[in-house]
Amino acid sequence: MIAKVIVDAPARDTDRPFDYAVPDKLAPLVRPGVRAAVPFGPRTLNGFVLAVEETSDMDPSRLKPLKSVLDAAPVVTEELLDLAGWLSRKYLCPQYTALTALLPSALKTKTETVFEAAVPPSSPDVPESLRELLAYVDRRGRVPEKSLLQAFADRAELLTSAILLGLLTESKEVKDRLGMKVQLCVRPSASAEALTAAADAARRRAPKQAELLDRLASLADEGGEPPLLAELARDSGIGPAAVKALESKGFCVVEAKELSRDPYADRRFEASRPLPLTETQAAALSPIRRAIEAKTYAPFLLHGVTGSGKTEVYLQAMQACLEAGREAILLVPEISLTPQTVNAFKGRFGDEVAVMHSRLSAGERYDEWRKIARRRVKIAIGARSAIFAPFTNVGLIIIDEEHESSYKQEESPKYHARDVALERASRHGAAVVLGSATPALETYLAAHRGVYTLLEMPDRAFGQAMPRVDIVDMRQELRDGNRSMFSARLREALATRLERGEQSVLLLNRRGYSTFVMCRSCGFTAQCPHCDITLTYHRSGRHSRCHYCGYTEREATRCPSCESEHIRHFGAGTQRVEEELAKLFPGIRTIRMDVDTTSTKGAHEKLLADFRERKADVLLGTQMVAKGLDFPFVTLVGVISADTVLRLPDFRAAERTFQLLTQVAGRAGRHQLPGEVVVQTYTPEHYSIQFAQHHDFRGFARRELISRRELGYPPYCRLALATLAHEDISRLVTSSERFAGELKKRFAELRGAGEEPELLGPVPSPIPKLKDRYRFQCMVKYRGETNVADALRASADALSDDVRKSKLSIQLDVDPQVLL
Ligand SMILES: Nc1ncnc2c1ncn2[C@@H]1O[C@H](COP(=O)(O)OP(=O)(O)OP(=O)(O)O)[C@@H](O)[C@H]1O
Ligand SMILES: [Zn+2]
Ligand SMILES: [Zn+2]
Repeated sequence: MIAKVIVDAPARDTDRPFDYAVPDKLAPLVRPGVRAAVPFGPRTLNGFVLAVEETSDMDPSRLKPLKSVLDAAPVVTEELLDLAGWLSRKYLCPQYTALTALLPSALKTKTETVFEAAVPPSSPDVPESLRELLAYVDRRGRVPEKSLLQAFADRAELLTSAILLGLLTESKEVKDRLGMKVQLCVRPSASAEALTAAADAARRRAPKQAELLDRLASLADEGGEPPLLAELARDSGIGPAAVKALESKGFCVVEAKELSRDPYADRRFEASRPLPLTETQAAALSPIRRAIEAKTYAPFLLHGVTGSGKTEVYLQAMQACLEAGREAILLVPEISLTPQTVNAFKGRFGDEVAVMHSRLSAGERYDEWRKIARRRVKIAIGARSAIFAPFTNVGLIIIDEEHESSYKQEESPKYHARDVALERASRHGAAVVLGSATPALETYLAAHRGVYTLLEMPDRAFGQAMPRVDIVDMRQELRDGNRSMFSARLREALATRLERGEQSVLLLNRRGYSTFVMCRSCGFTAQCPHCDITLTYHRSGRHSRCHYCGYTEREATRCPSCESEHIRHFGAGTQRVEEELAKLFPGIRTIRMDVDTTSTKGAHEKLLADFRERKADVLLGTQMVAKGLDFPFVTLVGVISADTVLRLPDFRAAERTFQLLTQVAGRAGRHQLPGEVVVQTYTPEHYSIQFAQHHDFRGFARRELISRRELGYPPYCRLALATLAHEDISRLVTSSERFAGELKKRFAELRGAGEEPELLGPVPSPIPKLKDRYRFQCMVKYRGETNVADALRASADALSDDVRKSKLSIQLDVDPQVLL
């Protein structure tokens, strides 16, 4: 028997399956989707078993034997194995990299899994065929996966079924790194008869102890989860010391136990029932429901204005999916994965839901992943990577706020979750719902061309008016002598809110608007010596920091260039806005939400909860405050400056500006109280701001699509970006020229097949230097299905000598979202 293995040597020339001979005793364990250790040159590497075959094209006597198998049950499903191949081809990354992207990080570290019997071997739940296995585990208490694999190597299918039936519980060895939570629990260690006898003997003299012994006896008899020591002591009213005394008499053992870390376990969810749908919601839901029932691939764009009630449509679509006996995945942008969002789904579907997001510890994420892999849940909710939830019968994939750029992963594999969703759905015959108030223009155009079915919800759920949007020209403010960052209009609106006891949200787009240090005499600005990026000034630590590489500099008292003392920080960070607010409105209660105040675990959730409970008048923050929030008392939204996104060197700048303004405006007046929005800008005439003022997505899309077509940008063509980097600029220039030459040669060959791709560059990247390396880029514009991927890959391969020998790096990005 031969195993085809993708090994952990993710380089171009090793990016293919290698054949290994499977020793007889490992044969039953080796299945597609398990990880294995294999000899590779002088080393032993981990790898994924892709396939198992009878014969090899290689000379069998020259095949090396596979060393060991690392998983008792496959960690990658057959469908996901295949999807990894697709990821690797589409996004030009090694297959090993694609495969590891499918797994939670806890599985990537080298910790060992330990098994315990979940039920006594004699339990009626245990099929005859599994009794021996269960007895084996039960006798030993905790069995490391490795020993179990050895003992049952020839009967691996038993192991797998025991795991899938939930007869064995898996846990990772207790390691701090995984943030494991351990508590002491009590397990009976004598027979039920012996314990009852002891209880009877103690009943007179020590009734509490007797009660405890009774409880242990019934545990020994019926099995069940061993109770926590603390709990037991509390219930029976005797101290932990007394429990320990019982232990010394051999009645029980007190042992450390890893808690199943359900991060939401200690939270209560308000149960929610399906709401009667509005007519519009019902009209949107019914084709989705039909597609789920028909088990056919069907992509939808749900274009509903802010506050139109998309969430309820998602909820009822999921309901339909569960009723059809199928599984559902919901993707939400990381920063919208708030308790409010989770509550909405947990409240409706309770234990059917697993939630995965980056604020969980690695161990918690692993637990949630395992619930999915073991079919304990039917719904997965999470940020981007939840698209890889290892379900096997997916009926519905929902992507909320589908326009969000965070759905694109910026490191390899540089996949876009939307494309992965469509690909997975087509394999499962599932419905895909792309939901947004401001769909990406790619998505919108596809819906207009009939590639996706367009579902529209043009009004708010109870017909509330969209908030009024005022645009304030900040140039005029300056002319009128107002040098503050608050216009008269915004100040007045804030004052009104304070009077009425209503709440406000203030958006400060940090990008490009943060504080920086500048010399007023000579114009010198502090730059990062490694990245050529303006340093951001941090008032609290009195230092400046580079946001790309972390380089830090003390606050200067003299200009390093002209020695003038007039060097000081400029611009506004959230801290400065907060200070100015406090000056304007003494006693104002502000919650500031930005990377600094949300870096600790749970901080983000706490701040939002405080604001919801009206412990503050103003929620001030970066993009984090723009999305998804639904607070009934927010009646004012202020945008400090709408221009910052507009000035990014990116063809999507107008689209991003429109999206951001529309989304943040959508936070106001969602309930009974009407809302109002004040947008401050230095370019009030720009169409993205004008259309946002009138909540006119269609108008914006029409205008923007015309210019995209004229300038030749997506969605009228596709882009691929190659970024080359090297510390030596002259070598970089030479390599970039060579790379471009290779590309042109291959594009010329494509000419016959269709339209020839267009090559822009090589030119310095918008960020020309990063972490001491210079950067050049080649941008490729092409249409349709032209096979640009192969040409890019082959051209990069042609330079592989430079990559190996001279530390040149070549990054390929298909359908890039960030052009820096
Ligand atoms: N059928 C319904 N009956 C009663 N209330 C509803 C109904 N549908 C939605 N709502 C309420 O309307 C409000 C807005 O709904 P929701 O948050 O789903 O909007 P949304 O479309 O997701 O908006 P956004 O794009 O801004 O996130 C919520 O408070 C929700 O509870
Ligand atoms: Zn100076
Ligand atoms: Zn830097």
